[in-house]
Amino acid sequence: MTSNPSPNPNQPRRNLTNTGRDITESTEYPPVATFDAMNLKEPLLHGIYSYGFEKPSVIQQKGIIPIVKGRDLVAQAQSGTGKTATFAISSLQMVDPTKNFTQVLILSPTRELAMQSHNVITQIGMYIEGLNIIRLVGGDNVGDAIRRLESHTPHIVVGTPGRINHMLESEHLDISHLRLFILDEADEMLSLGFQDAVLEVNRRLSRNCQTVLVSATMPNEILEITDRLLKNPVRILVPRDELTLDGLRQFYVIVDKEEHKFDTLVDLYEAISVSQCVIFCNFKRKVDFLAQSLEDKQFSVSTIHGSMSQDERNQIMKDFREGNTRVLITTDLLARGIDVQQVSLVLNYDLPQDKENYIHRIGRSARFGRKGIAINFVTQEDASQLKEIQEFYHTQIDEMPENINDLLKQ
Ligand SMILES: Nc1ncnc2c1ncn2[C@@H]1O[C@H](COP(=O)(O)OP(=O)(O)OP(=O)(O)O)[C@@H](O)[C@H]1O
Repeated sequence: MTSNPSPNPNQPRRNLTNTGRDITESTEYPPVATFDAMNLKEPLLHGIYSYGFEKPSVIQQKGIIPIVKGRDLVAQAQSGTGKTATFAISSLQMVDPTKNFTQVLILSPTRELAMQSHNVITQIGMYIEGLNIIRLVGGDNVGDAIRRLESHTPHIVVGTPGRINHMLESEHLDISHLRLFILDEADEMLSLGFQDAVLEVNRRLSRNCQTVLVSATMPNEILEITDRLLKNPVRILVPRDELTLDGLRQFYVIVDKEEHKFDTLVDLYEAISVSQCVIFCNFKRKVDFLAQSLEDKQFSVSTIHGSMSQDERNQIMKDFREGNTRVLITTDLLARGIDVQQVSLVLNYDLPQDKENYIHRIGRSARFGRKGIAINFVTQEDASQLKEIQEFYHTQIDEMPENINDLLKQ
């Protein structure tokens, strides 16, 4: 088991927002150092230990109790530090399977992430008798989803906003008695692309429903609008300069121009196939183009992006999770939340278009205290953007050394 990844669990954090409001971390609930001391129900505790967890991570020590005690919560913690289990354990503790209505709804921005969270919560909750957990995600067969909803009312629903709203509108799902509403990757869910769909769900909640917002990044403009969604929330915050992970080394490679990226990647190929690696491009067609170019050189790669069929996406994720494939080329579809512990290298073939996704992308490696490496390809035009990222997060990105292969083998 790895050590607890985040420093100073007792230290309150401050965050000065755009309007100069000083939003500070709450100190009402002291961290609880063991799962035993959290007063959780026995079958849940059994599930946690069977899942392999021995001790709660910092965000779990701080975040589970306020939720269970009925508070709204903003839970920010570095990537890969156990936020999923924070909301999974809280949900499982709060749900009462003897009551026949939907009590918890978890929304995620991508199908892959919703499926992953559904798996985690199902496994940790496996000893709780009579519990019905369902996933409702785009791409799954609608008829099957309706049949499952009609045969059992789910106690916990994990899904993506489009499919959830579809089931709400058709009245196959009723969240009027919901007790807990969780927005995973909350800053993404409250950004323009998703905001309307999320507010549509939110509109159906009763006044008594608790809301929990979870993410590694909480930009100030999002923190400010949380007041509209949350009632006197407990806040767990991380200052920007503590967001990058200690076990993650970041490098850049200067490529004079776009056309040189491919040759640089080919030179690096031995290194990137040493372990599992995710390569990020900014566009789907570039993902396909890059994969084709690598395959033409007899390199083995897999790809995933939003224009592929869901069956194909599911198979690609399964193969990657099981280690059958090692190099996965993708878009920001996989930037957030995806947890594959063996990923030790993230390569930004293109720098991400927003600063938040830089943190999320590189956080696909160095999960839960493991070591990882991020490599950024930087053209002349990108140089200022890389500098901005370094300054924004007060982090160091070094020129990639010659011995990168050795670093990856460590
Ligand atoms: N208490 C624990 N003990 C051991 N391992 C844990 C514990 N909590 C979480 N983990 C493991 O740590 C890994 C990362 O957890 P998780 O995916 O919840 O991170 P996260 O904070 O949600 O990350 P992201 O910001 O990328 O979404 C997972 O493989 C999970 O099983």
